[in-house]
Amino acid sequence: MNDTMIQTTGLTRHFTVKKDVVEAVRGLDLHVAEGELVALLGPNGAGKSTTLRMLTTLIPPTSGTATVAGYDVVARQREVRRVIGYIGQGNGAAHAQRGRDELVSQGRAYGMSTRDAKARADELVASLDLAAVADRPVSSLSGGQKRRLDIAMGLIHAPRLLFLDEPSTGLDPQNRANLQEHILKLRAEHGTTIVLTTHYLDEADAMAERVIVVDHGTVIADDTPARLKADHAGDLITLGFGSGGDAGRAAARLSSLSDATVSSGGATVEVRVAGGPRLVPGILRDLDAAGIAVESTAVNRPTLDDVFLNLTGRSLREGVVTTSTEEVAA
Ligand SMILES: Nc1ncnc2c1ncn2[C@@H]1O[C@H](COP(=O)(O)OP(=O)(O)OP(=O)(O)O)[C@@H](O)[C@H]1O
Repeated sequence: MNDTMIQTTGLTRHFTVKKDVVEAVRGLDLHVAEGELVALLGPNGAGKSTTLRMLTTLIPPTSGTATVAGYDVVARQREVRRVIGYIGQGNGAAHAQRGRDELVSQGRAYGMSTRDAKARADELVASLDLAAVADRPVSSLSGGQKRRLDIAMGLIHAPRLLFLDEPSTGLDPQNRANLQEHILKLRAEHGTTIVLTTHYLDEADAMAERVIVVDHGTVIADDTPARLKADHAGDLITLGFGSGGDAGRAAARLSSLSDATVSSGGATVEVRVAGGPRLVPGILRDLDAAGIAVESTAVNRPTLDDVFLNLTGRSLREGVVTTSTEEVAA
């Protein structure tokens, strides 16, 4: 199964706020194949939700084109909507209706017969572990349960493509892990193509086969998490010495390592290089032979945040709040 599910070319969306133009998405070129699980990762304000809103036909692009399952998102909105499920950022709804009834109503709204909607609701209640709570009013469910119900709602009409906008924002770590497990299980059972947005680095790393890093409305990297880390970050070897002099001498020797970035400060030397754990014994032998005593060693594997830092000079963690505040003020 390698058909194209999403294709965008030069996808662009501007918003005019008073007289200022906000370029939320700038010339985005994306390709997602049927069956893929892709994460759009980027700081607040990067343009992730705006991209999803265009792909789900909620807002039209300013320019550029996008197709979903071969249908143009502007000219063939109805066909696009039939193919997709969209679960927006936490709706916080407090319904008096029971979860199971909500699901059936949603299925009916998609044109399913009551019988089919009920059968599908039962199936989703079972696979999303909602059996114990499906007959309670939605308003009484916990955050994690509500989020799983949201996902069931988005899946009721068995879409081929599911968009999840920040699926686990607002959930505690345990509920996040649980939700991730359910999403992966659904994916395995139904082969649904999934595009999710997140600014949780570990979520993108753990779930996605492909991570598309978006910043200021454009794609800055697009690959598997493993390759992104290998290509853009490398491991971080930190060596501690007894004095700044030793650290300086060690840094000078280590600068001959190929494809490595060496920096030193105080009595510490940091080496950013691929395959760190395999290089450490050789480095220690070399420094020992040169009469430089190493007092401590640590090797840290890279994270997607290191990738982002390397690509933009900013940390995704720090950027999460700052970027959005600056842009809203602009
Ligand atoms: N309706 C709108 N009117 C004006 N500006 C908007 C509108 N929607 C989004 N923007 C702006 O467009 C930019 C991209 O926003 P968007 O919501 O797509 O980012 P995001 O990556 O999804 O962020 P988050 O992680 O916070 O959801 C931001 O600067 C935002 O302020």
